[in-house]
Amino acid sequence: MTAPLRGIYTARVLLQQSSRKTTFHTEKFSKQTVDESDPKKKDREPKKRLNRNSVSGKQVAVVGLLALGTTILSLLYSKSKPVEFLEEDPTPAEMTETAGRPIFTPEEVSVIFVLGGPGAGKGTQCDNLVRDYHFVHLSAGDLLRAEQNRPDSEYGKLIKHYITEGLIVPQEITVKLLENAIRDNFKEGRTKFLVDGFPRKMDQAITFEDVIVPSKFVLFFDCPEEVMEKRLLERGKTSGRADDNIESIKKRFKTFVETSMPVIEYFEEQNKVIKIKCDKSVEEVYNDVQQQLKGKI
Ligand SMILES: Nc1ncnc2c1ncn2[C@@H]1O[C@H](COP(=O)(O)OP(=O)(O)OP(=O)(O)O)[C@@H](O)[C@H]1O
Ligand SMILES: O=c1ccn([C@@H]2O[C@H](COP(=O)(O)O)[C@@H](O)[C@H]2O)c(=O)[nH]1
Repeated sequence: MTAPLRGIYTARVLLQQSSRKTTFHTEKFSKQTVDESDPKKKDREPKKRLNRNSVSGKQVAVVGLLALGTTILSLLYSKSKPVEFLEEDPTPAEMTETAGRPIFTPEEVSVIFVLGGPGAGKGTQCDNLVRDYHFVHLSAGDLLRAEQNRPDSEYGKLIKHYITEGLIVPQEITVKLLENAIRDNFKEGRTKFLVDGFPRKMDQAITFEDVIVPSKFVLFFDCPEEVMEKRLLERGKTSGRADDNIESIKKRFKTFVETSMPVIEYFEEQNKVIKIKCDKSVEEVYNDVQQQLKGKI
């Protein structure tokens, strides 16, 4: 939200003297929780929410001063925001660019989702595919870490918290980062993408396919937890990653089972999943990948 808007918004909220949370349903999103004080929503229904006759002059003066103060503070502390649409807290439906249609058609842009537990070997196999088939590799985790480390990022602390806790960063951030990356590559004529480590949660899967482009299929690297744990602990000796330690690894496994497996099941129901067993050597796994992808890429 822009600073002046934030001031007006604060004034309105104070006049309302209540800030409630509500749950609504949309056609495509099973359940979303939003703050009713969303300024967009309020703009649509100004009369219902702002009864000017019931406000005394003194109240107006106090509110006016508070609004002015908030505006000045917001202007002072505002930072650059590459993840632009977060400014006005849109609902996912409002992220849609082209009258309910995704930005790209599957003919223009081909996206393969690469999923699997933490440490299953997704990144390693993506590197092989990039080398041999010239995909663009977009790792959602890498994009989030880059945003976390960008000096002016407003979301750095938030991302760090979610990653260390093994939780899924709110979809608005990740989807926007992916959208930006896909747009940039598309402008340069690159149209084949491996989207690695995404979608990790149902809302992300639905939003991405609604807003950006429907995926072609899903490459799922299936690996036992004990193998992944061993690989991650080994990687942690040199990776410098804040989540390659046993506490974070356990949390990431829990999130994978509870939140990300349902996404794989969702795509399995659509017959879009290619499953690769990956408790074997890198070369053996890659051989299976190539066999399975024959004629599909
Ligand atoms: N088939 C394999 N056999 C042995 N080690 C492997 C294999 N595949 C990957 N590794 C190693 O395991 C570690 C994790 O692999 P990688 O980073 O590719 O996994 P990932 O699924 O992308 O992990 P994350 O989701 O945490 O980013 C790396 O150190 C990698 O070198
Ligand atoms: O869509 C996503 C992808 C990743 N995250 C967070 O990042 C870490 C690390 O991801 P890797 O794929 O292992 O690099 C993951 O545990 C999540 O915390 C996310 O929130 N959303």
